[in-house]
Amino acid sequence: MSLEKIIIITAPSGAGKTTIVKKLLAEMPQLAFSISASTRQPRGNEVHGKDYYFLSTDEFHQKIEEHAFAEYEMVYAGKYYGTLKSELQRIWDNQQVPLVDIDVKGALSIKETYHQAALSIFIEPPSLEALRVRLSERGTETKDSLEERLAKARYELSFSHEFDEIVVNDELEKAYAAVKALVLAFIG
Ligand SMILES: Nc1ncnc2c1ncn2[C@@H]1O[C@H](COP(=O)(O)OP(=O)(O)OP(=O)(O)O)[C@@H](O)[C@H]1O
Ligand SMILES: Nc1nc2c(ncn2[C@@H]2O[C@H](COP(=O)(O)O)[C@@H](O)[C@H]2O)c(=O)[nH]1
Repeated sequence: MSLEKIIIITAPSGAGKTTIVKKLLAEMPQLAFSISASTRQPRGNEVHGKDYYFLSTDEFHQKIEEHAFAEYEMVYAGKYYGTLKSELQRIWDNQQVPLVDIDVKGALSIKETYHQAALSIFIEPPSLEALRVRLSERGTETKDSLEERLAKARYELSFSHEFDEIVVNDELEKAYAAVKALVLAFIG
């Protein structure tokens, strides 16, 4: 039986993975965004069932007990994030390849599970200073949450070599072209 393919995009917060993922999804109908479950609050225009499945902590715990997650982590400030097995299956049933945009620990875990059928790409920022500027300019973080994300980024960067490919996101268009070429080669 051939294994279903999966593409894992990971990076420290602010490196630009979501920006790259959105560009891929806009150009490649063979791919579908794997919508994660999360217990964090929706931001701005975020929509339940499109950006995330926003769950209460009790609902998330229930799904942990049901073994509903392919992976899950408490990523920031006591907030859970997880990839639902049912979400991956929904995408495979639709004859598409899931694009999973998740944190580094979750990515290592899902890569372990699906390793024969996975392409994993680590998006590396040009520097920690660039991360700080990007997160500040994105305007989504408080002073504390920005420092939390930067502290975690220092640790996460040490795992870059665990992934199949590393793409430095300095100039966005160059990084996007590199990721797109890897994805096209993988999905054939
Ligand atoms: N190459 C780049 N140069 C400058 N700014 C960039 C570049 N790539 C992305 N950005 C900007 O940096 C900010 C962070 O990008 P993005 O939200 O895609 O990061 P992320 O890795 O998905 O973060 P998170 O894990 O927090 O969701 C955004 O405002 C985005 O527009
Ligand atoms: N381990 C997982 N990490 C996930 C998942 N979905 C998203 N994420 C990562 O969480 C952080 C924060 O996201 P934000 O939307 O609050 O900025 C970011 O690194 C995401 O990639 C998941 O299902 N599992």
